[in-house]
Amino acid sequence: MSLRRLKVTEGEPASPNPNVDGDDTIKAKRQTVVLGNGSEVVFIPRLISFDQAWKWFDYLDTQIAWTRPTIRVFGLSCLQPRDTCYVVSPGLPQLVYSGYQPRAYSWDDHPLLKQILEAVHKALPGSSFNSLLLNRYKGGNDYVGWHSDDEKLYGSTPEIASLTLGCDREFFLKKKKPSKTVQERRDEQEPASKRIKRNHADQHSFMLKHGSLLVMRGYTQRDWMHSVPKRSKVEATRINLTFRNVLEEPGATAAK
Ligand SMILES: O=C(O)CCC(=O)C(=O)O
Ligand SMILES: [Fe+2]
Repeated sequence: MSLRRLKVTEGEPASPNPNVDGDDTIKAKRQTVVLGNGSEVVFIPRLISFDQAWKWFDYLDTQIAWTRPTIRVFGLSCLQPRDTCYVVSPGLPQLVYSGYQPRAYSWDDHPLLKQILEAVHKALPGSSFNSLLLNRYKGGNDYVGWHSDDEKLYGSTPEIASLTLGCDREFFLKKKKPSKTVQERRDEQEPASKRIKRNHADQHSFMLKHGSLLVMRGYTQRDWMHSVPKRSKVEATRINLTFRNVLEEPGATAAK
């Protein structure tokens, strides 16, 4: 069997890769998953080229001031099961979650983060983010449990764009249990043989690969929860960057 090789002639300019857009991003295929009732997820499995994504990973792994804070869950203090760091534009309300107020770093502390933000803005025309919560999962024991990012400072329909660098991890979405609708209560009164099957998917999973971007939109934080569960066989590190937009406090003047 003969192997076909690409012939590269010395001195000739490398032919531009039609799939690469600028330095960092790939003109990537995207999938939109309509979750219903005004919620949707957009998934771009390969936004950032493989090599670029590893360069970013190496920088962030070594240069970010990672911390593993103590948080409160169901009234108990525990160590957050992943490292974190928070970056936000000046003059915006403080983020507090699980009883923890992260120290707010500036975008100027890491010019690379501004470059990554630019790549994300370019991939999502019309979207705008001013804060970034970074997570570092140092192996399969690190995780994020079921939650929604429904803090008031993001408003009622926050958009959250989540970039993965490093090890692949599974990401799950599950619908919050609504109080039963009138129709559902009626359905329950029907004998089983007459019940209409309403088959709305209320769980979704995505394999978040190196260089991928997952975007949650609309009412996803109000109506759905998400998680990255433990995986006993995973040993490698994953870095995740979640870009969010913090709303200004009403009456506050924007810092220029
Ligand atoms: O690591 C991820 O993909 C998700 C992180 C997340 O949900 C969060 O930081 O709120
Ligand atoms: Fe989240």
